[in-house]
Amino acid sequence: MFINDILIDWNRIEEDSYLQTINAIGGIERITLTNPVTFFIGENGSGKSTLLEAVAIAEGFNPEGGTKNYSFSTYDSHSELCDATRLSRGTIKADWGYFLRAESFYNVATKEEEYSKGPGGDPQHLHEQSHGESFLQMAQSNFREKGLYLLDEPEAALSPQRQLTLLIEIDRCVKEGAQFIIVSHSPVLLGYPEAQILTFDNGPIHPCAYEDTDSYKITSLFINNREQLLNQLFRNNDIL
Ligand SMILES: Nc1ncnc2c1ncn2[C@@H]1O[C@H](COP(=O)(O)OP(=O)(O)OP(=O)(O)O)[C@@H](O)[C@H]1O
Repeated sequence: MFINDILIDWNRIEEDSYLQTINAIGGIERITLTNPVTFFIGENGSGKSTLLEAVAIAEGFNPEGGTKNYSFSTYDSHSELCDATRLSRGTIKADWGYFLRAESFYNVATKEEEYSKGPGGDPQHLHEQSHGESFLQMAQSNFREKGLYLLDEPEAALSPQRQLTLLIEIDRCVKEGAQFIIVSHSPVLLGYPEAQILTFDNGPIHPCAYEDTDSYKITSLFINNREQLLNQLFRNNDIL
């Protein structure tokens, strides 16, 4: 494990900051990571990306994504949580890492192409591929053993089949000593065996079993009772 704990110093955050009102993280001082793969799950707006971004910046990544060598910025939007976050690290330092966010992927792909055309680079043509193809290629070419990877909703670009491919890539790297922290709503990705799943729903961030995640429960309810569920949903509009 390269990161064991995420530590937040709330004295460094203004009392009237919106961060104090995010139920999952407001006032939380320590989040312990127990497994090589940790998932952040929870409703839209529950604070997952905010925390992942703070971890990424504390680790030295560019807020928009990429490797630690990426220094571009198209929009400065990171929160003050970044300045208040420290990481408690393991004894071994990650010799490589990547921060991949679905929302700023286009800008990172542009930079990746630019950097790859430099001296000694392997020219990439990410913009000549589909969103999912280029996203997966970027992951495959940047995932290495003994790396630290922070992924924000990687499923956004990927078909279910390619999500399985991503799981294979994750597993390959974990077996070689990599660590992943992944924000996800995908019942496919969340199914990775032995993952630590931390939910941002229903109060302070806490562990959750795979079968108790909304992603799993709602997807299985939908698949197993589609007609009944939709009939009720369209009639009552309040089943969920
Ligand atoms: N600059 C800001 N000012 C005020 N509130 C903000 C700001 N940035 C984010 N928020 C709020 O912080 C909360 C957490 O946002 P965040 O993007 O971390 O959610 P999330 O769990 O990643 O959601 P999603 O699953 O939709 O990506 C949201 O309610 C959001 O509206």
